[in-house]
Amino acid sequence: MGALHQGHLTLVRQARARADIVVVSIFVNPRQFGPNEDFGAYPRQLAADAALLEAEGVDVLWAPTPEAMYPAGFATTVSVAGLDAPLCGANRPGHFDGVATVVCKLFNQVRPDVALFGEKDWQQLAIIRAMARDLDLTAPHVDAIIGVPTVREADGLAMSSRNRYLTAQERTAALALPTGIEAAIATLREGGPAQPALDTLRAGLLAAGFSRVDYADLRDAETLEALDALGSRPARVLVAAQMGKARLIDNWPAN
Ligand SMILES: Nc1ncnc2c1ncn2[C@@H]1O[C@H](COP(=O)(O)OP(=O)(O)OP(=O)(O)O)[C@@H](O)[C@H]1O
Ligand SMILES: CC(C)(CO)[C@@H](O)C(=O)[O-]
Ligand code: BAL
Repeated sequence: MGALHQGHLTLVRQARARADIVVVSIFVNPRQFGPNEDFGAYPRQLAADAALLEAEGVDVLWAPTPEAMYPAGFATTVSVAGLDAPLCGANRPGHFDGVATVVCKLFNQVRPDVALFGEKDWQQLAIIRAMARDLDLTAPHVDAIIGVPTVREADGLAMSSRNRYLTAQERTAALALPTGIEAAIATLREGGPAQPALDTLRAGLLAAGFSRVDYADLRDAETLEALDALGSRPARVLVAAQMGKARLIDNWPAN
């Protein structure tokens, strides 16, 4: 969605290493924002982004207008049932329908052999993988949807275009998000039920100045089912919480 940072540029560099031709899309997609969300305020800096992408050797910048993407009469929605229900799906109704619909369109417009997405948006990545498989958007038996590990600031906060909404004080306080997740995982690894560790995480975020914690969950990394404790299957701690004007998300492998 633009307002590029090193997280985005890491995706670009990994694409550059894998592909002969790299296409980057920049589109602030109205259909994935709720009525009271930040569609209007979302940072837009297309000329500066284009210069950064040119310096990275990107071949094509695809930056359609909303009217080109959704002409009058546009009537189709792509919905990935199940994976879209918990976590951000529960707090942002319709969000993942908006994401799946636009990513389906982007895939059909660009026809990529591989596509890279950040692990910061873990649920989004799971939904895009499922959609690509279900709708035959990528070649069968090819791992075409590539997840890129979250790129962080030096102190550990996940890079995000929304970090620029934070005041200096909020930016410092936001560090409770990665440190709280890390501490919760250390506790989870001692064994025992997950809920006390997640309750401590939630309380720590509120104490640090987050005004709302949408979720702080331990979930199966693939199915996103809620877990009562760490088991043998890969699991992640996932959090979404509001700091000032920024709804921040983060997640971390728990085992
Ligand atoms: N810190 C990061 N590390 C790795 N990938 C990232 C990071 N931040 C974003 N991405 C990925 O970049 C792609 C574009 O994301 P998007 O434009 O929504 O950026 P964003 O910084 O996550 O924005 P916002 O936080 O405002 O939603 C997505 O695949 C997203 O997962
Ligand atoms: C996947 C995506 C491009 C859909 O608009 C967006 O949600 C993003 O940038 O993460
Ligand atoms: N990076 C996810 C897109 C969104 O929050 O709308």
